[in-house]
Amino acid sequence: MGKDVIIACDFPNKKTTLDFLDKFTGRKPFVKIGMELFYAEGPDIVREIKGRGHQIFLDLKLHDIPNTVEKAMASLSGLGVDMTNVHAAGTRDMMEAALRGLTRPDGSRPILIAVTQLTSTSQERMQKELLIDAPLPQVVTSYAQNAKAAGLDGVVCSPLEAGTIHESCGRGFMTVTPGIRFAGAAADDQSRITTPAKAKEMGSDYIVVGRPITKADDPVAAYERCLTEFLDQ
Ligand SMILES: O=C(O)c1cc(=O)[nH]c(=O)n1[C@@H]1O[C@H](COP(=O)(O)O)[C@@H](O)[C@H]1O
Repeated sequence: MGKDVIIACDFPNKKTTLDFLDKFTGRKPFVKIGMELFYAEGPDIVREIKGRGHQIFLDLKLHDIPNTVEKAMASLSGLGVDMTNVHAAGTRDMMEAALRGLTRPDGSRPILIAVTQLTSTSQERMQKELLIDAPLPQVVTSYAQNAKAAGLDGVVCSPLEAGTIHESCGRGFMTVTPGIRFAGAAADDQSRITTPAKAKEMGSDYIVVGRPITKADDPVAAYERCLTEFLDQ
């Protein structure tokens, strides 16, 4: 797995998604399938997009008791996705259970990463609403260390935290970073954001980009701008 741009296909149904992907003639971007699309279309949408040759990050952010997460991951393990996730706040026993559930009988499994603090969460809200007093980068790093101890491959975090996480968990521990906006663009509901160029500087392994591409007048050009800024391509 190398560095790449992952497009968040946050669409309501299969038709809109496939029409969108058809715009990328001859290219097969790495795509993320999240709750909106998966809940609407079920596992078939994963098979369909995989069959078209895309790598897939299935983003369902599991967070439940260990037994439930283990069984849910076992159900997902046969889908052929390349990457999937849980919430680190489920604690280490839940993450270990997720890993067990995801591992196929032959020992293979998709990449498993843990969401630290959502990129829509600010320091202020975390403190006031979640009653977590430590500085946000420290919380995120501590969750990352916990995910690493559980045997996971990396975390979802803001690019702003990627450097600190690599320092503490090692360069090989993956940082998958949403919260990406082009310079000067609206943050929408995101809080901890930066540009693809800055994400590169800060050491992100993968950037996850939704609306800046999906809502662009020219999504292919917006995707190419991400590749240029993040990968020098
Ligand atoms: O796990 C994720 O992918 C995720 C974690 C997180 O902390 N923040 C976050 O925005 N995401 C996802 O990344 C995508 C970001 O979308 P945009 O804000 O439209 O670029 C959405 O599909 C979110 O569900």
